Amino acid sequence: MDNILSVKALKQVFSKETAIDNMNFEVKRGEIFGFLGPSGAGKTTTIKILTGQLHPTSGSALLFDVPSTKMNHPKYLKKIGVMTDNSGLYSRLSVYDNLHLYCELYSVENKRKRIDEVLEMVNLIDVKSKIVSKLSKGMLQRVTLSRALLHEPELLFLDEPTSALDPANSRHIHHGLQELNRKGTTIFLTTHDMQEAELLCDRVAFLNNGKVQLLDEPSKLRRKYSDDTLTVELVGGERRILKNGPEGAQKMYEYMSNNQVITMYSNEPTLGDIFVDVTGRSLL
Ligand SMILES: Nc1ncnc2c1ncn2[C@@H]1O[C@H](COP(=O)(O)OP(=O)(O)OP(=O)(O)O)[C@@H](O)[C@H]1O
Repeated sequence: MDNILSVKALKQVFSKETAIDNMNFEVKRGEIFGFLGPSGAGKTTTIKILTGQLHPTSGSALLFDVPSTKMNHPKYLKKIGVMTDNSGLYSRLSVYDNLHLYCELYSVENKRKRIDEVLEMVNLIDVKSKIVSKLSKGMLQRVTLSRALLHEPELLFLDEPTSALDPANSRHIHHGLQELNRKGTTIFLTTHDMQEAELLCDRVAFLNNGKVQLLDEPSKLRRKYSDDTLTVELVGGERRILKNGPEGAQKMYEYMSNNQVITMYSNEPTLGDIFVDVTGRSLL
């Protein structure tokens, strides 16, 4: 798989504060890449640099082999979609009119059909005629997402796309993003939500104090940081922790032979546990 995005020695200093510090990573074409970190870790700043909204203090980011600083050129703008907190929607216009304006800006063909498609994807077809200022926070977040999808970008940047959504709408969006990714869109996603990251991401980067501290596939990270044990719950409620190996197997054999086992489960750490282990900080 080739790289759609490549970040080298990236640094961003705001007055005296270093928000991004010697950051290096690559995103492969076709993957969902999770960028995980607590508040203030530098996620939004990174997205701003990658999408050409901010020029870095030093270092470089290449998207499609082109420097990020050129991303606001119309030729490249069409290749990327960006969804951040800052909705940029016209509050006095309807959802449809907002999306239509954006379609014109990006020369989207079959505008009506495409607007319906993206609104279906975010479960908002019913509020098409509603004025944006009358939308709830979660609805606004979903309209912002639908707008980022309108022109079918190759690379989609999503800054905490489900932070204001209820579980049902989050699920709907997750399915939509998986479908989009299956059709070939590369997704760069920031989130605090470890379940979202586990569900969606092919690889995740852990960001702390402006640096990538760990980067790998979620399943590989869980295995690497596993203590190789499982917990067995026995009749009577007692719990035993068994280590992988002959001794653990012997114990398990005894429990099972005596019909003592109610349930058992792996003690693999979650991504949240691993983050705390590696950075000494919680993600929230
Ligand atoms: N324009 C700015 N001027 C000065 N400092 C800034 C500016 N933008 C961001 N920062 C600082 O850079 C650091 C990283 O901020 P950033 O918004 O990238 O974090 P984040 O990981 O996106 O956080 P959150 O999850 O809360 O959105 C923070 O300490 C923030 O205060």
